[in-house]
Amino acid sequence: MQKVFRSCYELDRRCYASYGLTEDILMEHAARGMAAYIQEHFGQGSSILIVSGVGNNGADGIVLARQLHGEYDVRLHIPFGVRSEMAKLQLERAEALGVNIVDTMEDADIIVDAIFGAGLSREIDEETQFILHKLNSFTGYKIACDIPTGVGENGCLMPMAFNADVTITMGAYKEALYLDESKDNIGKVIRVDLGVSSKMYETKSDTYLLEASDIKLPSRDSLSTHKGSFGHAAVFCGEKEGAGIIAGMAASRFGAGLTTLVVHEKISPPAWLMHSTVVPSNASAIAIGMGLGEHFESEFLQQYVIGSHLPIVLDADSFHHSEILSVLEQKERDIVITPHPKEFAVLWEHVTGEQISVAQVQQNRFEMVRKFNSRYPHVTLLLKGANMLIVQEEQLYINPLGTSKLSKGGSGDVLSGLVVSLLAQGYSGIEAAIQGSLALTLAAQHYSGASYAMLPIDLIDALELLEGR
Ligand SMILES: NC(=O)C1=CN([C@@H]2O[C@H](COP(=O)(O)OP(=O)(O)OC[C@H]3O[C@@H](n4cnc5c(N)ncnc54)[C@H](OP(=O)(O)O)[C@@H]3O)[C@@H](O)[C@H]2O)[C@@H](O)CC1
Ligand SMILES: Nc1ncnc2c1ncn2[C@@H]1O[C@H](COP(=O)(O)OP(=O)(O)O)[C@@H](O)[C@H]1O
Repeated sequence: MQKVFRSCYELDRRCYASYGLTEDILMEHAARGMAAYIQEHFGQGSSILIVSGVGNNGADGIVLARQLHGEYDVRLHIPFGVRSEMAKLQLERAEALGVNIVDTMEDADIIVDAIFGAGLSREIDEETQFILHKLNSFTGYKIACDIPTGVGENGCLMPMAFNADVTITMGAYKEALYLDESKDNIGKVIRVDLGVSSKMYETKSDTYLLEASDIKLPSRDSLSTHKGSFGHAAVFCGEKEGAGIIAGMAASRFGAGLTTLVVHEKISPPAWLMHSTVVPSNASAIAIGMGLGEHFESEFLQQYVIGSHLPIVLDADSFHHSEILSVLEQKERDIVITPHPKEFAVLWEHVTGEQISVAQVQQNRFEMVRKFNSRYPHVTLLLKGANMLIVQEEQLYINPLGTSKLSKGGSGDVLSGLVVSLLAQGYSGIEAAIQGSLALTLAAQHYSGASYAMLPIDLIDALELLEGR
């Protein structure tokens, strides 16, 4: 798990004030990080086009050009001149060394975007858009310095943005790298240290980036167990019964000792799942909403869902159901809610009366989940998407490990099943959401078939391949 920050300017200032470092030292390390990546992945003599902007992002690019000059075929393009003091100083040094400064942009083995970084404060102009368009059309491997040009400070995309294969980010991970809409532009993210270790560079943060190594799989270490040792997941199966069945299968595969589908009428679930028209008396967690429709009457919901004390997952149709949503007010209960952006918009209107569009949710994902959390701090919210956001009690976790293989009906049902399974096994709401989302995304990574072909059952099968603590 890594810390994530909204901005690094304060962290840079701390390096100067507390550790006696200078901008020059930080910049040398920023460029060194990019150079090391290039040296590791590309042979000497490869051609590199570096496009540098007016500020310190551009200065990073100029330092990179200096560091690689002589070993690589470096071409430095500075379309708007330099403005920051550091950029001017770095340009003098690069010129003294004889770095090849070019007036035109030609394709190269490696294309480095150092036009704007953290200082991009307004829409880019047409000339910059033209440059980005041209850079994107090149075939070379694309590296963004700190953050791709055209990805705004809040992570939103401008009309044109650099399309990086890898973003090499300076000092610490930033929130702006994890908005869904810019995931394709940002590519892989690599962080480099700026002259001190990340432990010394970073301060406190309430936002974390989840990593594959954070997975903690349900434990079966003890030998003296029986099925009752691993909880009993009760999964409501509604009008579209397939959704509940998928969730039930995932719950059972992820370790729940017993799984019962709570049904309205007889269905044909897989042989190893039980079904019942009531929530079993020894159930230890409930999941409701997947394919629910209008199946269950108010009295039934009052008795088994709203009046229950059991940990609960609310998904899908729950967000259209004001009676079920009254659960959100229950502070003594572990509650995990798993809306996708459209469901979040519905939920938001329900809790605030304020209408928002899906686009507004997506452009303000961090802000929206934090706003929700300030109203319902005890509820664990998992906002689905290309980067899942999980929040409870002001602690926010980002899961960037998902893939577009998951973009298919049923993936979310698997997720609900994983979360209810963990709740049933005694995990807290926040742990169940974190571990359930990690398991979903890592299972998807394990699937080796064509990216378009994955089915929920493939995800469920891949659960047996996960390795972890
Ligand atoms: N300690 C450090 O400083 C370290 C910094 N590091 C590196 O520096 C980067 C941050 O540098 P930075 O703050 O100079 O910002 P940067 O992204 O170069 O752009 C600012 C310039 O762009 C301008 N501008 C903004 N928007 C514009 C627009 N739409 N269209 C046109 N112009 C626009 C803005 O102009 P102004 O708004 O002032 O008019 C200003 O002149 C950071 O990402 C990292 O790479 C690392 O080396 C580590 C140490
Ligand atoms: N492009 C993607 N990248 C990463 N994860 C994705 C992507 N598309 C979908 N997902 C994940 O797949 C799941 C889909 O859930 P949902 O849309 O609710 O499906 P369902 O049809 O099962 O209700 C979510 O967990 C979401 O985060």
